[in-house]
Amino acid sequence: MTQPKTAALIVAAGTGTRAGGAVPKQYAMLAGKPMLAHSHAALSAHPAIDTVLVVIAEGQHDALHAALGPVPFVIGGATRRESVRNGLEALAGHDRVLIHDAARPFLSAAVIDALLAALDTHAGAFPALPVADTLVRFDGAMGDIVPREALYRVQTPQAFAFDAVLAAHRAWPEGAEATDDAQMVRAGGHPVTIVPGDPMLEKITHPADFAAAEARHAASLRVRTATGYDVHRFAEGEELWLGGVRVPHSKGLSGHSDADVALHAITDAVLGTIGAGDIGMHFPPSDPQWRGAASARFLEHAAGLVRAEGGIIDFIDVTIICEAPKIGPHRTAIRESIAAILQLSPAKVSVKATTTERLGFTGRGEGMAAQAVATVRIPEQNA
Ligand SMILES: Nc1ccn([C@@H]2O[C@H](COP(=O)(O)OP(=O)(O)OP(=O)(O)O)[C@@H](O)[C@H]2O)c(=O)n1
Ligand SMILES: C[C@](O)(CO)[C@H](O)COP(=O)(O)O
Repeated sequence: MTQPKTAALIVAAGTGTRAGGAVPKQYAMLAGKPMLAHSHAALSAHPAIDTVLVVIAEGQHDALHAALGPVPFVIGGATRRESVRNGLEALAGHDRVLIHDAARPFLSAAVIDALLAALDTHAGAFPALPVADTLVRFDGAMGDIVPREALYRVQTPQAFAFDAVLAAHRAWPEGAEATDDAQMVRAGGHPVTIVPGDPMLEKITHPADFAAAEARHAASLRVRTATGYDVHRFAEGEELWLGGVRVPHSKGLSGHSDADVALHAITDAVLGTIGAGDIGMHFPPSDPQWRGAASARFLEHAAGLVRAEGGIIDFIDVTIICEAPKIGPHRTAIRESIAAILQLSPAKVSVKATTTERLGFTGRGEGMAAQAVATVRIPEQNA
């Protein structure tokens, strides 16, 4: 059986008036990256999703590019409904679509899985949270209590059979508004169901919601640590690079790249925190493009992978193992260099050195070794 072709549509064409701020809220920084980048990463990483399309407003191209780089987009309309319609029209040929608010940044793979599973039996599904408070009518004076038993708060993404939601949008009377797409699909006569909502998916609407979202995000992070180890052989006529710093010495280290043993150990430790294999997997020694490469590039790549998972690098500890040269005079420069590569404060990097008391290959001066420990915090769904 062929897999259904699945698209994700992120609506990001609003002005974010209620949230205020210098830029529309979906481009404001949240938990280390523009708000839109969080849900875009979650949807792009999901194995069942083939296409991710963003709907932006006229004039938001630069903000989109700064947030996500070159990604497919279309221009939205004056209302959320019009923005969704424009996106759907551009996605013809898909079987299923998830429609998501950029204003709900923290989307888990579990919610996406539940929505796609619900589409096996329904034309539409959305995450919803039960109402926890007493509900009352108030119109200047207290009115009746509203029974809350069957009331839910509606979230996104909303998942649909593609033809059903496109037909619902095309049939919707111009001028009539609908706050979400599920009500339109239901009005088209299709069964729509709910899956368990997620407090992490709360919508950012008002200025205070940013601080609440930051706190939810911080509380959801889990600590991961991993180690890295590397060895390179000394060779005459090579430069010695340690932690991205050129260290004067009678010999350098040989290797396919610049043989920066410290950065290689740190790169492996950082990759290890997200189970992303090792440096050789990402930059194979058999590939000529890495010959003589500056190892900062490898570490930047590893750090980018952690950030793409919503992770934060908390601390790096590296020990350089050699008889000579003395690392002490270069320690500060190496620490600052590693911190700059990782975009961290130097206080989050520790550089240590030891000899092996003239024992072993490092003791005989045949080569150098480095070992590193990386500590990161990553979102619970990836932990
Ligand atoms: N014309 C519009 C209006 C809204 N949206 C998107 O729809 C989602 C939900 O809308 P809301 O949170 O109300 O955002 P804004 O319309 O931007 O907020 P405000 O009403 O405060 O201006 C957001 O991701 C928003 O960018 C959209 O794509 N096109
Ligand atoms: C679609 C939605 O997120 C469901 O709760 C919500 O209705 C969109 O926000 P708006 O303020 O109604 O535009």
